[in-house]
Amino acid sequence: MGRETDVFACGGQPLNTPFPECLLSILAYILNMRLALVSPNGEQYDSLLRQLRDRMEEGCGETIYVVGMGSDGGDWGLDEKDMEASVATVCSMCEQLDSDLISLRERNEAAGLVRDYLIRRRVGELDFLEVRVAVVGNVDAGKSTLLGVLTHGELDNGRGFARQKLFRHKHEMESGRTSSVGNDILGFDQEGQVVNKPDSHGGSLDWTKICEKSSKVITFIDLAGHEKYLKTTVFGMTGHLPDFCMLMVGSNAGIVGMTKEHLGLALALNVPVFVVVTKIDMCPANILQETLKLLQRLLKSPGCRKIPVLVQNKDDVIVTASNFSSERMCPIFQISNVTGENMDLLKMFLNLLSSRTSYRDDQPAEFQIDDTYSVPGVGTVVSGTTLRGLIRLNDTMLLGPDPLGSFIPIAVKSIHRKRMPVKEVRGGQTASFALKKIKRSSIRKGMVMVSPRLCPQATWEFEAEILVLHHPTTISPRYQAMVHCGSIRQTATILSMNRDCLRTGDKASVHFRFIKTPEYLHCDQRLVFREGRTKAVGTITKLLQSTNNLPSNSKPPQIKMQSTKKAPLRKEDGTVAAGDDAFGGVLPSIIILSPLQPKSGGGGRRRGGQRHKGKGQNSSTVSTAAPSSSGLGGC
Ligand SMILES: Nc1nc2c(ncn2[C@@H]2O[C@H](COP(=O)(O)OP(=O)(O)OP(=O)(O)O)[C@@H](O)[C@H]2O)c(=O)[nH]1
Repeated sequence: MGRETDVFACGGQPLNTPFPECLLSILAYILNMRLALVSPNGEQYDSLLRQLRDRMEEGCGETIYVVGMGSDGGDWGLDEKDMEASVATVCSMCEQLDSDLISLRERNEAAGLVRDYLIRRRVGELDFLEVRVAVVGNVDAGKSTLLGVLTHGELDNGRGFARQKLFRHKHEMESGRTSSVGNDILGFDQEGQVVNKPDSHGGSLDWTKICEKSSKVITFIDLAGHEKYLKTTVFGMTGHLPDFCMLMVGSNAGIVGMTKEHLGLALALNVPVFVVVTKIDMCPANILQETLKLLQRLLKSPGCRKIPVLVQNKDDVIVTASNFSSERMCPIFQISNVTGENMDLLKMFLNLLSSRTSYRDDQPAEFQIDDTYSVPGVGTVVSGTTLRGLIRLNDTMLLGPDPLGSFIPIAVKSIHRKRMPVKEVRGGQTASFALKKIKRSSIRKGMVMVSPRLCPQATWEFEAEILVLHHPTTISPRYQAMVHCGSIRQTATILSMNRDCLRTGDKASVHFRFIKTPEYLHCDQRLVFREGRTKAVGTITKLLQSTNNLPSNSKPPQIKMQSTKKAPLRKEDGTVAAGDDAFGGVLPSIIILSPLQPKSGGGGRRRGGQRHKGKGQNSSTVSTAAPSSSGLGGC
C-alpha cells in the first residue's frame, strides 16, 4: 500500500533501455511531464487525474504528492512561475476529486523548488478517515501515559498523572497497570491540528465532538505490557486489526521483558511497526545512546530485516510517513511525556499515516465481531471492524456462525462509529451495531456479519503453514493450543502434520481442528498459535471441514429479549465496558439491528420448531464434523 513520493507528473515510461536511448527518453519524459503539470493538454490532464485517483484509493482517501520531483526520485525542482502553474494544476485536480491540498513543506533544491503536499479526501460532518494503531511495549514503557498526553493534551508529571485519565478498572488505578484492551481516539482537523479538547469537569473526552471536527481519527488500541495479560495483548493485535503498531520502549530500561515478544508478534502479523522511545527527560545520554544502538541492532537483525530511521525533524517525518507502509522502514521517535519534547513530530507522523485496509465499496461486506455488550434500553450490541465492503442502514447481513455453523439473517437498522450514529460504514472502519431480540450470550467474539452474497460457510478444520517461534520440547499430533485469528480465539487440536514433531524454529504444514465451534475463516489469514510459553505463527492455506449451512429463512435460534433494563454496560468477561463504539457514550433510543423475523406460518416463537430446525442442522454438522483426512474444499 505504497505512497512513494509522487512525481510532478503522470504516467511513466520503462527506463531500462540502453544508456543513450534511456537518457534521451528520460529527458523527453521530464520535458513532457514538466509541460504536463505546468500546462497540461486534455489528455495529459486526464492521465494525471487518473493517476492521482488511483493513489488516493490506494491510500484510503489520501496521498502525499511531491511537486517538482522527477519520477526516478531525483530532485529536479521548478522555478517560481512553473511551480505556481503546477500547483494550480494540482489544485484543480483536487477539486475534481473533492479533496483538499495541504502544504507540508517546501525545499529549495539545486535546480529549483520542490514542494510536498498532503492530498486528503474531504469528509462530511459525520465522516472521517480512520487509522488504528496498536500500542505495545513492556510494563512502564509509558504507553498509557503517552496516550493520556496525546489525547488529553496535558503533559505528565512523571508519577502517573496522565495515565489516570485512561484507566478503566479500579485495579488498574491502584496498580498503575493496563489489563484490558482500551481504545482512545485522537482527532486531526484538515490542517493537521489535534481537535481533542477535554471538558472542564473531569477532563473526559466527547468522542462525538472529536469525530465531527476531525478529518482523520487515530484509534489507539492500548494493550497491556505485563506478561500475565499477554493473551489480551495477542487478541488486541489480531482481533482489533491494527493498521500499524507503535512499540514503546523506556529509554532508561531499554529492550526488556515483553519488548521483543511484542515486536515479534507485530512482525508475524505483518503489521508495520514504528518505535517510540520515552522518558528521554530522565535518561542519561549514554544510556539513551545504548538503548538506541541495541534497538537499531535488533531491528536490523535477520529476524526483523527493518531499516531503522531516527526521526529528528519534519523532513524525516515526511520521508518516513511516505514510505512507511510499503517499505521496510522503521521510524524511531525519541520523546518525553513530561517535557513534551518531539511530541509535535510524533503527532505530525500520526496525521500522515493512512489506513491499510481495502477501501473499495464494491466488495461484499464482512464485519468481524470483537466484543459484545448489553446496553440498557438498547439490548445486545456488537462492536468490531468492517474488513471490506460497505454496510448501509437497512442492509441485510448474515450473522454467524453459531455452534452449529449456521448464519442467521439480520437487518441493519442503525450504526454507530465512535459512539456517533452514522448511515454507513466501510472497509477499515470500526463500528457497532445493536441487535434486537437476540441474546448476548448467543453471540461471541469471532463471529462475523457478512453479505449474503458470500454464502458464508463455517469451518471446523483447516490447514496452515506454521513456524514455531518457541516451544520448550516438541509439538506432535493431538497437541492443543489457542488459535488467534482475526477476532477468533479458540483452542484447536493438531490432527496431523507433515513432520513427526516440531521444535523451535521448525516450519510445517499442520492440520488443525477447533474443539468447540466451527469458525468463519479465509485462506491467507494470519494466525497465532500459543499456549503458555509455546508460540507459533502461520497462514491458513486450506479450509478442510466446512459445515454446509447456507442461509436459510429459518428463525434465529433464540429470540427472547434479554432484560437489560437496569444492567450497566457489561462486556463478555463481566467487566464494565469502556468500548470503542459500543453505544457507551450517548445511548440511542432506537434499536439498531434486528434479526429478520420468519414469515408467518412457521410457528412464530414455538421452541419446538426451532429445535426441529436445530436438529436438522445438528445432524448435518455432526456428519461433516467427523475428522476426515480428505479435504472437502481448498481455496
Ligand atoms: N519522566 C518521565 N516519566 C514518564 C514518561 N512516560 C511515562 N512516565 C512515567 O512512567 C510510569 C509508567 O508509565 P505507564 O504509562 O503507566 O506505563 P505503561 O507502559 O502504560 O505500563 P502498563 O500499563 O503496565 O503496561 C508512570 O509513572 C509515568 O508517569 C516520560 O516520558 N518521562
